[in-house]
Amino acid sequence: ALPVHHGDPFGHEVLEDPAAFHGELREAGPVVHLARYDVYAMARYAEVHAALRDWQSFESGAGVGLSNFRTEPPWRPPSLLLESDPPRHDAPRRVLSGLLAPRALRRLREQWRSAAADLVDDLLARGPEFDAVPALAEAFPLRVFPDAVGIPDEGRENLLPYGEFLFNAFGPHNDLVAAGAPRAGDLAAWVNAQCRREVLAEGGFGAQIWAAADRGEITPDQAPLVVRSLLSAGVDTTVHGLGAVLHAVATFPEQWRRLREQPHLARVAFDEAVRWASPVQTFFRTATTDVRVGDAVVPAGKKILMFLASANRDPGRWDDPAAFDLSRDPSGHVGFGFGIHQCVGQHVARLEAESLLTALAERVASIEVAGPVVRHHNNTMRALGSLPLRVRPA
Ligand code: HEM
Ligand SMILES: O=C(O)c1ccc(C2CC2)cc1
Repeated sequence: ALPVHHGDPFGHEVLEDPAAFHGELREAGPVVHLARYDVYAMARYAEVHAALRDWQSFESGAGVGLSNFRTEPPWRPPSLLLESDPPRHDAPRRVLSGLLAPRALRRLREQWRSAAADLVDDLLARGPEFDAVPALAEAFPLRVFPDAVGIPDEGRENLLPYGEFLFNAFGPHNDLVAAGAPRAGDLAAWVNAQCRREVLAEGGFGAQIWAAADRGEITPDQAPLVVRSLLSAGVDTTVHGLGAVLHAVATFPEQWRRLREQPHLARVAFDEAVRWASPVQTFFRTATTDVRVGDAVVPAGKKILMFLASANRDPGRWDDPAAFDLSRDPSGHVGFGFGIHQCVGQHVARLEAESLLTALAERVASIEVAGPVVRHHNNTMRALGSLPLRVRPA
């Protein structure tokens, strides 16, 4: 009763444009055996949402990539959040939830708003045409987030390549992983060195994590790994999230007009962009028992591949799913996951997006795509390599 698909979700054809593949999986059934990798795919909203909620049947502790940590050694020590289940997951999660809560971020609002204003002013002074990927999507997170964590200036250019390799490493050992493998050890060593107490600036998220260890909320051994989680999850994701919302407003100019008329829509715009593009496309879980899904059974120990991007465009859950529409209520999207592992940094991401979109909405009357939009392939991320834009100043 289990449908099978022989396609490759990590091949360049699907990575370039996954919509058709997602549609075939949704139509095939609630769960589909991907013969190429011997994993079980869920592509419908209902099953993805249910699997994300059911952490007991679908665990993270064996890794959230194709590799099963129970049978092969992970390339880096497992994350205490992403790659852990309760009870080990609980204390690190509680610490980050507190540090990254909306009220804890209020102190950053003003400085991030003015950083965004300066970045946009400098950019527009250089002319109406630019590539938004380096100029905005990469530049803004790198201008505000490493400082918020409190890492030194030296070596920050390692952050994006580290994340690029990390997100590729959740997939199979294909050409994308092979291309990054030579630098992986050095990048991981540099990231680990940024998690040491003595290099982290006072008042930053990193120092606050060490202070939580001093209070006994986590152990001193856990502190550097929790800092590592921020450096792993907190950069490439927002780069591709900002790329997605800029791509969306340039592709749907009537939505940009709405945003300019109603600037409070900036937060909804970002969540609708995260649903529309799903910067994090997929994640795995591992079945802890023989798990019944529909009238099929996923055998214990098998990996389940959850297609977040497909769930976020499931016509059974969303009207006109391919439209970027600010009149839609995007809440319930699974672009930040759901359940106990739901993105603990989502409020940081939203504040970055609100800061940048507000600065742009005040200064730019219209935005249009001014050249070929080039995708950047990654085993896990939906990413743009280039987004040429032309803007008309307000
Ligand atoms: C657009 C930006 C972002 C997207 C799309 C995103 C997406 C996600 C998703 C889908 C998960 C769930 C993973 C799973 O269920 O296995 C997650 C978890 C996580 N995210 Fe985000 N994220 C973003 C930004 C951030 C930022 C800025 C930070 C840090 C400041 C962050 C830190 C984390 C951490 C630590 C986890 C693991 C939580 C846990 O396992 O309890 N993320 N994120
Ligand atoms: O804890 C980590 O290292 C971690 C790495 C990557 C992510 C992706 C989902 C955003 C989340 C957490």
